[in-house]
Amino acid sequence: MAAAINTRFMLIVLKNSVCFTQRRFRVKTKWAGTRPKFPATDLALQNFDATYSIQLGDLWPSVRAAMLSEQKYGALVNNFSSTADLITDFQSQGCIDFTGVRCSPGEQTGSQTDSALITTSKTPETEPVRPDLSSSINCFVYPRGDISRFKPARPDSNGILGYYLLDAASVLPVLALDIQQGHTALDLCAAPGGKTLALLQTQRLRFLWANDSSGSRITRLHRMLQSYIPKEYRTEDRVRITSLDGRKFSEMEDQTFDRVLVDVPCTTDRHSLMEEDNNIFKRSRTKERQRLPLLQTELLVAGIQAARLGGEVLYSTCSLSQLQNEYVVQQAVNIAQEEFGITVEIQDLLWLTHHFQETFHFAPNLSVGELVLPHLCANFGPIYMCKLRRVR
Ligand SMILES: C[S@@+](CC[C@H](N)C(=O)[O-])C[C@H]1O[C@@H](n2cnc3c(N)ncnc32)[C@H](O)[C@@H]1O
Repeated sequence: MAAAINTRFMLIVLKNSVCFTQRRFRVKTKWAGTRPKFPATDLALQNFDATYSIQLGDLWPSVRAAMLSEQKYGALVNNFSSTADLITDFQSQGCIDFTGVRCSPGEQTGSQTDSALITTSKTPETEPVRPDLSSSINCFVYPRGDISRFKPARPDSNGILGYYLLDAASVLPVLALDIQQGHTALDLCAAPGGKTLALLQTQRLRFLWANDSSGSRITRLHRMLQSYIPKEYRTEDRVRITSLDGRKFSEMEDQTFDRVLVDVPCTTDRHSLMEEDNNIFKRSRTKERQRLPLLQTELLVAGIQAARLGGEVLYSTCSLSQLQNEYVVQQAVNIAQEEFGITVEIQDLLWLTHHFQETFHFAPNLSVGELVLPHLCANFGPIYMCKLRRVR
């Protein structure tokens, strides 16, 4: 069995490297006349080679190979559809619910179960804080080294889709937020809505405000919610959707939330290596790219302001960049303190890395937050996340 997986894995790696070579070759032959002189994907790779080889050192060649290979997806189960057959089907294909706690369809778990607590030989000396993962968020993945693809989701008899495909690592920021019964939450940069949907899967939120400054992306979010959430669960008093500049959120609304997700625009590293369309490394977008850390800091400060005292904020990106990750968090914490007199504490996410180390590769020794590193055997991420708690 293990040998078969290994052989299959080697074939997949070879196929991927051939695919990548072919991709570049095809682009050259087919589009020779119209191909940009400096493809943004090449500019992105040059930039990453220069910065990430220093930042990640010996880890960079392996992360680089993974990011240039086919990404792995997860299937986020939609608890608002009939999922019984679906789960049996995933299990028969050898898929694993990586969250480790799975509910029966429609069931809401009330307390933490022991299955949420995996102990392995890598257990740290001090037991990490126990997470509450009994939140009905269930996401299936193919096992390590298996890059089979999920089929597109099909609607159930009520027209509701059974699962949503996304980078499985992007469920982690939502799990880290630890949504509790009756909470209110703000998703400041929500579109196209993968994490909004994961937040709703908890079935614990009293109110969710999903915002995104982009009108066209908010339209996508609306469409997604229509396909996944029955009407009665997305009434205005439960789910509010706006298209506002998140930086101005605190000026516009006298609202505070138990939980705030700040999933900011970033260099979307994987996309930037693979797609010319909408690529932030295009020369015409240089200034926009350089301004990202400032925009990210402003959005995080706005998110901190929107949290109630004792409330928690989760900052996340899909970039490896220290400048967009740790530095932004440190800047925002300082600005919140110095300009607004708000004190936040950075929360330890050791429990999360410990719990999910069988599924994801985490970067070692970050100054603040945690980072999922892409790896050929588990090709998820990059996803950076850092959790903050407003204490004053
Ligand atoms: C990484 S994406 C969010 C992905 C989303 N959370 C999900 O899981 O599907 C970042 C989003 O930030 C939005 N954005 C950019 N600038 C913004 C701003 N000033 N205020 C609010 N949203 C903004 C973009 O339109 C984009 O949809």
